[in-house]
Amino acid sequence: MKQYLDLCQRIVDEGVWVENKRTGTKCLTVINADLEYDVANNKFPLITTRKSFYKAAIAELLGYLRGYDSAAQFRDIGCMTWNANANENKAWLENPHRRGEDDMGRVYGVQGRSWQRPDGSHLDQLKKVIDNLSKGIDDRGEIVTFYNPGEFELGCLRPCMHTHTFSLLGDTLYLTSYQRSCDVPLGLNFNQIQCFVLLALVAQITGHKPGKAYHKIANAHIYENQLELMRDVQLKREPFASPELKINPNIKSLEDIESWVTKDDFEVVGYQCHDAIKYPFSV
Ligand SMILES: Nc1nc(=O)c2c([nH]1)NC[C@@H]1CN(c3ccc(C(=O)N[C@@H](CCC(=O)O)C(=O)O)cc3)CN21
Ligand SMILES: O=c1ccn([C@H]2C[C@H](O)[C@@H](COP(=O)(O)O)O2)c(=O)[nH]1
Repeated sequence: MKQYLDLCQRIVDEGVWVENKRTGTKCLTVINADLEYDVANNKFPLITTRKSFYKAAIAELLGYLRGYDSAAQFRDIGCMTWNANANENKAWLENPHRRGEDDMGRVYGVQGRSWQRPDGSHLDQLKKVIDNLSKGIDDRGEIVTFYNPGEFELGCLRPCMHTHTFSLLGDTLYLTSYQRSCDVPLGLNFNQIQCFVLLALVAQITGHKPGKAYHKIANAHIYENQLELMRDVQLKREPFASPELKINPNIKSLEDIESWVTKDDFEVVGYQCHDAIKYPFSV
């Protein structure tokens, strides 16, 4: 929690205003943030200075791991976060590749599970990584990347947390995740949870101990219309201790994640938090 608050404070103190053409809302911005999460000791990095809707963040991650491409699929598993980008952004609504209501296009999980090769066949990046890690193999390229510049125009948004590298040291699994652009009040609340859960879950299904998750952010920002709430409300609150995360131990494979796992297979124990804060969302 301290590293999150330090980043928020750093943006307030040292941030530079940057215009943003896509949303029309300028952002107070810093470059480079390095966060880390102690998955080994189950210190779940949940924001405590406001109520975090962590189940939606976990559902969003499950949707990515399943390769979802529609906001309707995300809604069905308890995550509303893609409604606006799929249905309200002018540039995407006018894009001839958009296949109607709720279509997100070739974003995130589509790239992770079904990267198109030049010959038209598809590569399942996630399955390759899980298969290798399950056999104790780390080929120094256990990478799942959603970042496919050749297909940006086929999706509603370029992926933000776009690349996940898994590493094995003995029987301990590590994760390094890269994020190009981070909405610190809204997105980071979700992204911290997702880094932690991704490592915990992949360690569980591949039979390793989880170590640390390293989260590297290039552009970290607070939108102009979020600044007052962050500076004058959230940053004035005292944080509580981190809660723990319990994952259903019956989750044993990628097939389980694809077929029956839901957000309710994840339970947070000991979550004490301040009141919710509703931050504005820029589409
Ligand atoms: N401007 C912007 N910021 C983002 O963080 C973001 C995007 N766009 N577009 C793609 C995804 C969607 N994300 C989102 C979208 C909405 C919430 C949100 O409204 N969160 C609320 C409550 C969520 C709930 O009730 O389930 C929150 O208070 O955290 C969070 C992340 C993260 N990403
Ligand atoms: O997981 C996510 C997804 C998105 N965001 C934020 C970061 C930016 O504020 C917007 C994306 O805008 P771009 O113009 O494409 O950079 O969404 C996030 O923080 N986390």
